[in-house]
Amino acid sequence: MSLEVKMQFTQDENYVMYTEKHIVPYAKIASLPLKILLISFYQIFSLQPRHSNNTSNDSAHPGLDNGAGNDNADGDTANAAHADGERVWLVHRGGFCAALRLPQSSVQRENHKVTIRLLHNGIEMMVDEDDIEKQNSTALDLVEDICDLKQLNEASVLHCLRQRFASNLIHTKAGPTLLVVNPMAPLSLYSEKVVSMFRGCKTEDMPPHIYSLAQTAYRAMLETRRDQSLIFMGRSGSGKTTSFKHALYYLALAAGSYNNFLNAEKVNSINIILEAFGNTKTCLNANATRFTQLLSLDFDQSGQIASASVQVLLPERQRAGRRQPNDHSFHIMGRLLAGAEGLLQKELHLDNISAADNHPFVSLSQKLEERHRAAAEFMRTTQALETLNIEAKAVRGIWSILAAIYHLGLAGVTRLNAGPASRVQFANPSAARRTASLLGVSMEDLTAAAFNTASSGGGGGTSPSKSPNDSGEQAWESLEALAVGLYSEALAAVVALINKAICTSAHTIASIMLVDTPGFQNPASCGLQTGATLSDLRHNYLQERLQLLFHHTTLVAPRDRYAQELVEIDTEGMSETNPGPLVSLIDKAPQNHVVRSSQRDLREHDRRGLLWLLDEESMYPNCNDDTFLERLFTHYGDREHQNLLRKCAGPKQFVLQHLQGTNPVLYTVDGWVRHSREHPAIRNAVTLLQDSSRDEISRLYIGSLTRGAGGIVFCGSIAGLEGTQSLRRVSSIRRSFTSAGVKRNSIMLQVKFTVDGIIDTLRRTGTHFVHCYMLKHNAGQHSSYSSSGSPNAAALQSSCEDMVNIPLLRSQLRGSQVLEAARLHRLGFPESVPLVEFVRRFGLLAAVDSATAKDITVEQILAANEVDTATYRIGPSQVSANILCFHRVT
Ligand SMILES: Nc1ncnc2c1ncn2[C@@H]1O[C@H](COP(=O)(O)OP(=O)(O)OP(=O)(O)O)[C@@H](O)[C@H]1O
Repeated sequence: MSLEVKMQFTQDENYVMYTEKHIVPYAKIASLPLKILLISFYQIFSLQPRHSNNTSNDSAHPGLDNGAGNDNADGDTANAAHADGERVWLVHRGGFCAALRLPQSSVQRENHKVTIRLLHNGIEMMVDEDDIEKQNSTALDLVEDICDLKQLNEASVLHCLRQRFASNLIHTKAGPTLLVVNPMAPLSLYSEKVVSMFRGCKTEDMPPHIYSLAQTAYRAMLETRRDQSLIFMGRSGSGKTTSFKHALYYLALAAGSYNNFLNAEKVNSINIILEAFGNTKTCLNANATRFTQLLSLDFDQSGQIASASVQVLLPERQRAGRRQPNDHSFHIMGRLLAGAEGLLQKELHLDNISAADNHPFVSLSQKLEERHRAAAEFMRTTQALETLNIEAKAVRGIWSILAAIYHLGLAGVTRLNAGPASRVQFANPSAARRTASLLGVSMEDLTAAAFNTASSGGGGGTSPSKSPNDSGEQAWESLEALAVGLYSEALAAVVALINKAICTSAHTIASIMLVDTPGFQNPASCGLQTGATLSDLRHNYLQERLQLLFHHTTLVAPRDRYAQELVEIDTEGMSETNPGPLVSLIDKAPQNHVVRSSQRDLREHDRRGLLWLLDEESMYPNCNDDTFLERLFTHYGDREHQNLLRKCAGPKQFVLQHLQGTNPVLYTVDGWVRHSREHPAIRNAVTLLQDSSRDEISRLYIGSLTRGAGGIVFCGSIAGLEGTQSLRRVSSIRRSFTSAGVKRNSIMLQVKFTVDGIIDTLRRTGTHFVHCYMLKHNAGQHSSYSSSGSPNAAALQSSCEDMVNIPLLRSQLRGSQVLEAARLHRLGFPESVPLVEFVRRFGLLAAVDSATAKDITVEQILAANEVDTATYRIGPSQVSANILCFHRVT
């Protein structure tokens, strides 16, 4: 039997072509014959069989260049060399261009100058040595793994990504990390047929693809029985959700599920429903995700999916409230208004909706074509709910709540009388009556919940607020909070219904978690000068924490392991950035209880992060956005932090230098302190729904469907805490919701603790990172393209600048720290096996018989198989193997 599986990506319409002999399904691995054991040994340690042409090298890192520059021309470099000089990239602000490095005089050498000739126009110029980077041979233009680039420098990686994109190869490996560029066009890279090609394959046999990463995670989960996670990172519109969906589709199809309870159709339905309720249109993405999703697939002994669950965390609930003129509500609101027809339309009182787009909470498209599309999407959502066998009655309950939000917005607020006798009430009583009837509550209860938060308790009605201080604005805030609360509860119910449909009590051994988050937000990148909001800050904070996790996993942890295992690696010249300081500026917990500090006596341990400052400001009377900003600069306005936080000329504005300074974001502090407090009317929504006289609504909220045991779930902050199997395993998320911040109703601390919970959960898993990049600022707006032909072929003809915004791609590459991680990966010994495990697995290869196998040492096994000593290190507890083991010479 041969294990040889060759996959080639071609540029034809099929993209994938296999020349395979045999694929060994994983299930058979347990009973593999010795030959296969040998092959896996050779693959781990890159051993060439005894008489191969392996050229051993005493150096631990033969032939590798970390990109810092090496003047020795060897075979490959010679390939890249030109008769007149060496091929280099001239790196400049707008990108990079090809040039020839001409012979250097001694004076130039002393001054660190070089003369180059630009290839496109023949101009010769003298530039700083630092402005050029070595080129690779053109044979490496489409290399699948950037670790295989001989010159691993920034310009070469950018060139490689661009060349691959032009050939419709949007996936590239960076060691174990996957890079995906948003192709801004539908490619036929994903299908059942392609899934079948990846199923059962080993990592080293697969080309870069989101399916291959999912397959790697699946295989690792089966081999180690350790939970795995797929983490999607990148800017808003870079393609995270799209890749997330493809990975999920792959796992559902490739692994299969017990009794086919979670097939591709159901997975698709889950995505449709969650996108409808949690996505919206923004200037960066026509289908932007506005919640963090943790989808867990739980596998049984046989490797099939036996249960699944979804947790929805940190939804951008404010989007269900009042909106700015160009803001959009969650998709489902507009879709329901456009798509409800017949009896449902009548029942929800949606038969007479106004065409004007001036609703305070819901955005309505003025274009007929868009309304038709919204109606079609509504149909798709109802079909998806049917596919998951969600009860029609429960669905009617959800639609009623959403319609009630619409009518609540129409009901509006008005102020009666002036002076001490003034009071607020619904401006449009008939709309308010429709709201009450849809929610199954009395007008008195609705009014109390909307305007007099203290007395809403389900029971008797109270009159509208008569507080003399009650301004119209405060009444609107209260009404808005009720709408936000209702929407959060509807979302929680939907997630609970999905979980009910996919969660089983079957025994499972390990899980794969897929994490999708709202991408990094920078409104300036789509030309908006208004500044980023508090919601944007929350999303950006989560991206920073994920980046810190990546930094720790790929750069810190390997070095710690090398130190522990006494493995020496030469990291000289490898610069490294660290997301830690900015994360700390945002979330550093206070170490004592000094609340106010002057600049002079403020010491490091007195500093607390931005989220804590906001939390404190929201608790004290007379605090507002100005006092918050003042404190922020008291804590971080010094020279030490000026590379992280900058003041702005505009009022109430500041800039955070996100992602190691590669993505500065201008924030406008408008209503931040107010929004850091939980408005009591948000909680009134729960009470109203629980007390509803309409069975289809009240049964969604009574009992265990959406409330966790003990009812401690913070309203709408997390959905899916029904106690699924995977959640029981990942107790950190549950803990984060019983923490002090949640009990204090502090929205900012809740953000911090929720993100802590997510990171803690992921840290315990085997992590697989996907960095998604966008090649143009408007990449997320490309939702429909002609799928005929080869969409990116144009890239080959048009100028690079037109197709790929190199400075944009470069800042994403730098911000993601992928280059640093790739350099360390190929320089070090990334694969490791505990000594005992090694002997257990490979002892037979050196032992004369099975009796001696258990006494054999690691050294004996390696020596008996003539392993090049440069490719491994034996530490006190592990054998570490060099990346050269996997290096494929191109
Ligand atoms: N692999 C892909 N193939 C085809 N189109 C893609 C791909 N990735 C992204 N796109 C296009 O880009 C759009 C935006 O992608 P997506 O919604 O996945 O971005 P995102 O990173 O999840 O953004 P956000 O963080 O705002 O949710 C998609 O609607 C789709 O049109």
